[in-house]
Amino acid sequence: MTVLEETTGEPTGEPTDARGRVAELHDIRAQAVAGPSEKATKAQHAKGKLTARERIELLLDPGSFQEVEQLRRHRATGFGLEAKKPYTDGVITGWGTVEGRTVFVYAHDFRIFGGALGEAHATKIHKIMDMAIAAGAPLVSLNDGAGARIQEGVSALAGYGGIFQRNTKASGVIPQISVMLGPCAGGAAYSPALTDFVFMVRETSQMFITGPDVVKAVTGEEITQNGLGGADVHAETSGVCHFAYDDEETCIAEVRYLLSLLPQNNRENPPRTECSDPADRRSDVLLDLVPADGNRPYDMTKVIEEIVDDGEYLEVHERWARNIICALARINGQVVGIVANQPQVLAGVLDIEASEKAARFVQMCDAFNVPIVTFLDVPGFLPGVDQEHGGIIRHGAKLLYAYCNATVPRISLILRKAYGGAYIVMDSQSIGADLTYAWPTNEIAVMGAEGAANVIFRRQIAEAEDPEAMRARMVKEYKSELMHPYYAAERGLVDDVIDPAETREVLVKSLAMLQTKHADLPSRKHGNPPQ
Ligand SMILES: CC(C)(COP(=O)(O)OP(=O)(O)OC[C@H]1O[C@@H](n2cnc3c(N)ncnc32)[C@H](O)[C@@H]1OP(=O)(O)O)[C@@H](O)C(=O)NCCC(=O)NCCSC(=O)CC(=O)O
Repeated sequence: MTVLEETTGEPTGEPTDARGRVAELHDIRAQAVAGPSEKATKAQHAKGKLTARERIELLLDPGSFQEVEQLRRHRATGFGLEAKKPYTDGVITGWGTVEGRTVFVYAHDFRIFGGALGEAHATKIHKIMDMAIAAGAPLVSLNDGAGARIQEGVSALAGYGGIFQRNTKASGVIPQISVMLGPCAGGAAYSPALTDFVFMVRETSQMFITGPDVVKAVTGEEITQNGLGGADVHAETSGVCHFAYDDEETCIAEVRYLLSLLPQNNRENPPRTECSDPADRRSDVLLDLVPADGNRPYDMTKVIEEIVDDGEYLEVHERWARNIICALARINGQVVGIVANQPQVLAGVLDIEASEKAARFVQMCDAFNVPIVTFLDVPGFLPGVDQEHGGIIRHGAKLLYAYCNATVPRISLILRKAYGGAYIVMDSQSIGADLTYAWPTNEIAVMGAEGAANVIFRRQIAEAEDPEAMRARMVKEYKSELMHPYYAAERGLVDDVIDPAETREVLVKSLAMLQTKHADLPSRKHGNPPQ
């Protein structure tokens, strides 16, 4: 049922004195702010969703919102559109502050044409995106829209093109955050994919290129909206969404937290805060958290918690490719991006998804001047036909490219295993890490001792009277020759072997020294990274 007729009243132009005109303005504004009807608002709430204005209130500092083009209306005709011309045209745009810093926002109003995007609606979004780029401030979109406004045909589609073009222009210039708060189909799903971070809410938000009905018609598969493109699917399986929450309030609060860790634009550093956690705090517990035996798993998040300020960090893509951790945290008040292997999931191996996840994160950190701290405990790339046929070479190269291309301060720390190509890829000194440290438990090598002995001593082992005894001897020999913790330090391939308990202090000093780092890449239009 339609609820828009109630908002189509034209201004009368009757009042002649200034006070009368101001009163009329307030009437019109009240109408625009109220939206189509009480019934439509109730319907929105009944779905467990907030209205666009309620969302903006949660996102921005109280009283800071300044709306732009509140009185905009579409000029489309046909399909009864002449009689449905609500103010805002179904999207609320403007700016405000988050913790005192300017943030631009647009929010679809699902109560108007299901939040679907028409020409005027799109032009409002274009304007606010241009303003955000010009002002050098983050852009947050609060998405709750049904895609292209069907009645407006190709004009609506062209409106999307303008958004995508601006998303791409803004990429790496201002942080762009997409918050998915309703069904987002077709065109409404592409723009978020171009932005830096995608947030979703379980049960109420979905993203798909084509909905369940089209899927059924084309492939015969039957699936629900949430099964096809709900928050859990995109947080765990597709990797389309970076953060998933149970309710809108928590989701929007976390958007504010993320913004507090990001700079306004690529010319600024992330905001520094006062830190009460001592810079030289020793962490003797690290020795208990990380077993010296390289085959024993442990939870790397505990290591991160122990080292960063107050144990606080924000994990990005927490539930996708869990064998690698990407997180934003502070060390002595300075924001850092942490990339760490997770030995308790797939032994912390690098596979296709882990490579993609970490590559995008490293790229984001580099774009927004976030120093990168890498914790290594990696047995290598995951072998297997699926991985090879899936293009592990191409995907692994994305991570390699991202690190090699990063000019922000880069510090790597080898906790235990660092084998083969995976060691090189994960910000080794040879690909440009500014500082590389290792714990005395490090095992840097081309591969594990067992594998190495099987290759280079194959003949001796095969010809031995007791092959198993020979294999054990060769493994021992390889370990003592090539895998002792000081092998890399003796060759200057790590800058120091440190006491794990002193990790935080070493990182604090290193980050302070690298604060003024400046590095230029050769002049070029842009690189040609593997895709
Ligand atoms: C988004 C929905 C799942 C929401 O379902 P709900 O049951 O919650 O709500 P609903 O169906 O009653 O819709 C609420 C109101 O929005 C209107 N409405 C919904 N979708 C619309 C659209 N795309 N254009 C114009 N109006 C639209 C409905 O007519 C209704 O109006 P009223 O309140 O007046 O009755 C569904 O509406 C839907 O599937 N819409 C079509 C989505 C779609 O195909 N979009 C085009 C994508 S193509 C695209 O974007 C380009 C591409 O990639 O190809």
